[in-house]
Amino acid sequence: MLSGNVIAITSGKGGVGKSTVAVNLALSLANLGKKVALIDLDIYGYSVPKILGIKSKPKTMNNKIIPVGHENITVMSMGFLLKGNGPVVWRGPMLGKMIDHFFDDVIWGKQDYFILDLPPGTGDIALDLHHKLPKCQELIVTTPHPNAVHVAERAGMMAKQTNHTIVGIIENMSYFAPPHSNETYHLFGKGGGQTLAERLGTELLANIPITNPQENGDPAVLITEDHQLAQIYNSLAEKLIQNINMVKV
Ligand SMILES: Nc1ncnc2c1ncn2[C@@H]1O[C@H](COP(=O)(O)OP(=O)(O)OP(=O)(O)O)[C@@H](O)[C@H]1O
Repeated sequence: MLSGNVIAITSGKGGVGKSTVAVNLALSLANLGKKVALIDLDIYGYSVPKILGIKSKPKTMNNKIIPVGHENITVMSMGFLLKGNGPVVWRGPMLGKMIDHFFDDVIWGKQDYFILDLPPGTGDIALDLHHKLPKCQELIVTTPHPNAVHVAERAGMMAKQTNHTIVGIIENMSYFAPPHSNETYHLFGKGGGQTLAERLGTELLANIPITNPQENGDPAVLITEDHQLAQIYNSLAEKLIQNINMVKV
């Protein structure tokens, strides 16, 4: 089993930026000196290897998997176990076995934080995880759009029903602020993250703006330290550490 604080990044809807947030948060925590492992549990829609640009595959030792070290974090993803970009066509029980495999057959060692990138919604993997990791804490990602908030609330309610602690809300794609302009555009509406936080009785930890993808695909915190997103993610990581320390599990 995993030895360390486990934080599941979850959402209701797909495409709200869960994987992007998981990767950047993991890197930010590591930049603050924490030992961090990132587990991509989005088995059907894994994207962490691509976001991080990881080309190498895990090695094995005594029938156990050695996860891939990248920058200053340790990573495992379904994408490492497949050849090419083929689809995963599995049913629920096989997914459960895969989660066991990722937790029990990988040499993780002790970590300060395990960041789990979950698939969207409240399906088999989320349910399995709730049973396998009762002390897991959850961070919910939404956009400001009312529809995204509405579905994210269900993910939050599932967390509560299974006694998982929600450590906070992240509002991604909050606004667009064009460079060299004082204007701010709220393309997907305004206030959704705060509304969700109030409904679930938790805190809005970050508003992350819409940015153009980096030409080289680098996630935000790998680019210059004074980049706007790097500061936002570092402050998010600091708040998260604080909130997790306050929660007794
Ligand atoms: N703040 C942002 N600004 C601009 N683009 C973003 C932002 N956050 C995420 N994206 C882009 O939106 C798309 C979806 O992001 P991502 O894959 O992280 O979402 P997800 O919630 O994990 O999706 P899925 O549920 O399909 O796994 C990606 O192309 C990503 O680069």
